[in-house]
Amino acid sequence: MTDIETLEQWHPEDWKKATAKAATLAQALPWLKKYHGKVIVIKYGGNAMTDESLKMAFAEDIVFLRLAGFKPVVVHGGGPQISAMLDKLGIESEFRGGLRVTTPETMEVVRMVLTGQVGRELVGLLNQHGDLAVGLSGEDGGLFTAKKTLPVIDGVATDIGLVGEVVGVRPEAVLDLIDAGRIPVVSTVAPDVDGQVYNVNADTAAAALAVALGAEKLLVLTDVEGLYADWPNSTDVIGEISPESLAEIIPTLSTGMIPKMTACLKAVEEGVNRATVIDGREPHAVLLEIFTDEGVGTQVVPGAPTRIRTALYSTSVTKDKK
Ligand SMILES: Nc1ncnc2c1ncn2[C@@H]1O[C@H](COP(=O)(O)OP(=O)(O)O)[C@@H](O)[C@H]1O
Ligand SMILES: CC(=O)N[C@@H](CCC(=O)OP(=O)(O)O)C(=O)O
Repeated sequence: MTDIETLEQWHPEDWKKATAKAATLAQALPWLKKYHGKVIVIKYGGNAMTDESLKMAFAEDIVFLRLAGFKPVVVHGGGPQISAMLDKLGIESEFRGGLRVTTPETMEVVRMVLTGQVGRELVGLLNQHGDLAVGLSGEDGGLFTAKKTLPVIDGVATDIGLVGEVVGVRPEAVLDLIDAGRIPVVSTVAPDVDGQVYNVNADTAAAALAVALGAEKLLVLTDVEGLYADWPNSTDVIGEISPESLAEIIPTLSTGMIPKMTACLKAVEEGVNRATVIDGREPHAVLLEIFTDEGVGTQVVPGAPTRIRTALYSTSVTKDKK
């Protein structure tokens, strides 16, 4: 008994923090049980990707989910990044009904930025935590088949160029990656049956993939607290809404919220249990949504009454970006 050393005693504050951490971890148990082995499709919008520390926090959340036994699949957007590149190249672009009017020249830039830039960067960030992420696009392994879409704008079916909707999903390539323990990171360009590549809104593609994978949940990160009840006049957020009530208000929505809420509606109508729009400007927004009861953002849930809450934080409602 000659080698006995006295260990340093916990500092009371450190002890308090350590016990609080243990309590937080223990509280996560119901959600760990609920989502263990379940597929969660997370759509990461370009507008929530502007800040480096937020991107790193997002990557940590996704790796955390994977290591906790969930099966996260990331579908990313990149609208602002595409716009920045188009600006740099002096190519004009406009949005109609929340979708980018896409010429063949614009399409080249969309493909280059989504698959070659935004997707690569996300894979890089995720892989700082252990080489789990693999990037692919709708062109890989026949993942998506697209068809030209003619969105109804002001009551008229309108040709906006090479913009597609997903008409077929072959999820095998994504399932192979999930089965191998990987985190698939999907960019949303997609060919039609003749090989013509289309620009597909990332919300739309995420919903189609969530349905095809039989996902438990579709989580959509954007740059607002959720769906505002009376945008842009107030910051009251719709906390919960049923698919039926959402279908009624979609025609009154504007800009990027049209494809986003249409995607959530489609996902829930076609079998995903819940689709939630959350604020990607909040660090660790994904963990916050998944591991709390109170609920954040706007949840589309079958049978839910419409519930409205005041905004959590008083950001001003920004004007139309599209
Ligand atoms: N009712 C609404 N509630 C919230 N945001 C709305 C609403 N109507 C329009 N918007 C706009 O939609 C934007 C989100 O869509 P979008 O710009 O496509 O985001 P992302 O790049 O994340 O897909 C918001 O930043 C806001 O400007
Ligand atoms: C047809 C269409 O509008 N496609 C989008 C694709 C990227 C996207 O959806 O990005 P966000 O999720 O960041 O909005 C675009 O060109 O901007």
